[in-house]
Amino acid sequence: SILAANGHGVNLWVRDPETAAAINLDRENSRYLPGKELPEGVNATDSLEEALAEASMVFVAIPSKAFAEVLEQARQWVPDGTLVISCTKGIYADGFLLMSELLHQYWPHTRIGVLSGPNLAKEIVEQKFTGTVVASADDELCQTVQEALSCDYFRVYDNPDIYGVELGGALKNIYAVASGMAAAIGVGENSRSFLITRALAEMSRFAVELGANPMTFLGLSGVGDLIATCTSNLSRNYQVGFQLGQGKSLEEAVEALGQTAEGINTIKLVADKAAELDVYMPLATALYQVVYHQQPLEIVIQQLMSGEYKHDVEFQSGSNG
Ligand SMILES: NC(=O)C1=CN([C@@H]2O[C@H](COP(=O)(O)OP(=O)(O)OC[C@H]3O[C@@H](n4cnc5c(N)ncnc54)[C@H](O)[C@@H]3O)[C@@H](O)[C@H]2O)C=CC1
Ligand SMILES: O=C(CO)COP(=O)(O)O
Repeated sequence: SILAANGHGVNLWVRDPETAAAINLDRENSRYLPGKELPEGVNATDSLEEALAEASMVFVAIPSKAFAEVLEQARQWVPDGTLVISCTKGIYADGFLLMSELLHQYWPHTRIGVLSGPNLAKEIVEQKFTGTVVASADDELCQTVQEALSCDYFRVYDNPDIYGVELGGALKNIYAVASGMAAAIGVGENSRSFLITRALAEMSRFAVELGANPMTFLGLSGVGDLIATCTSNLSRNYQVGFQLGQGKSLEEAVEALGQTAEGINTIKLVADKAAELDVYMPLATALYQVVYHQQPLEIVIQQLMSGEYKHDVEFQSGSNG
């Protein structure tokens, strides 16, 4: 919507031809954003060739599970040197890969960046003020995306730390699930800010172990998106957590949502990776026990509250771990 409103011709690829026709006719995507008008400049199509062949910039927002499969199908229609920006906030299980890494693997002939920040879709389409981050080592790509997407309600910042920005977007989903769960059992406001702050500590600790810059986590794609998704019931990850906290099974909670909640897979992938790398991630590990091994929430909370003493702030001189 923003690209079209900024005067760009936009092709939106959707799999189902009926949905494409309905979007073009009604200017609305009735399943995902009912009642929200899509600008005239958005042309929906079920043809990858039509969507991609003439594109100078491609924004990929396929759920992480299907990302690689769609890149493979689409490869032949993507011209050399196309700017490709991943908007997906997840991790690909096979090899623990981020989407930019899949892009390097499947579309090595393109220029790659990622977009991440506090960007709940429903608020963006309602034109509520927010900001985002475009991350890439390619300065020119960042500048092009800033120019293409900035408007009076959307500010676009840049960051060369692509891995940190992308990890921020993927990891915060874990804590949004935890925060939804905490809300369902009626914890207080102190508890919520305690959870969010310790979440930030452990997600940056994990990301640094994987080579990201801890400072990235102070930005919009780190703390910004963490706050948005841990405090809003517009977040699907938060919603799934809320349902789990109310006693629903994982299957029931995911089915009730009927949309993507990346955090559910990310919890497992990150808990396993943290164990493999020996990174201290008590919240992610505890959540994994609750969600995948039916550990009672009260017991897990008690264990978290009685863990060994730790420093408040890491990554400063004289304190570690
Ligand atoms: N919805 C939001 O507020 C935001 C979502 N994201 C990220 O964007 C990614 C996608 O999320 P949403 O669009 O919200 O998910 P969604 O579940 O609402 O929709 C995903 C879209 O991908 C399509 N899709 C699903 N499987 C597919 C496949 N195998 N091949 C092709 N298309 C397929 C669906 O039909 C749907 O159109 C996620 O990684 C999410 O974290 C990022 C920022 C905001
Ligand atoms: O990443 C998002 C907002 O920035 C969307 O969060 P959910 O996927 O939890 O809805």
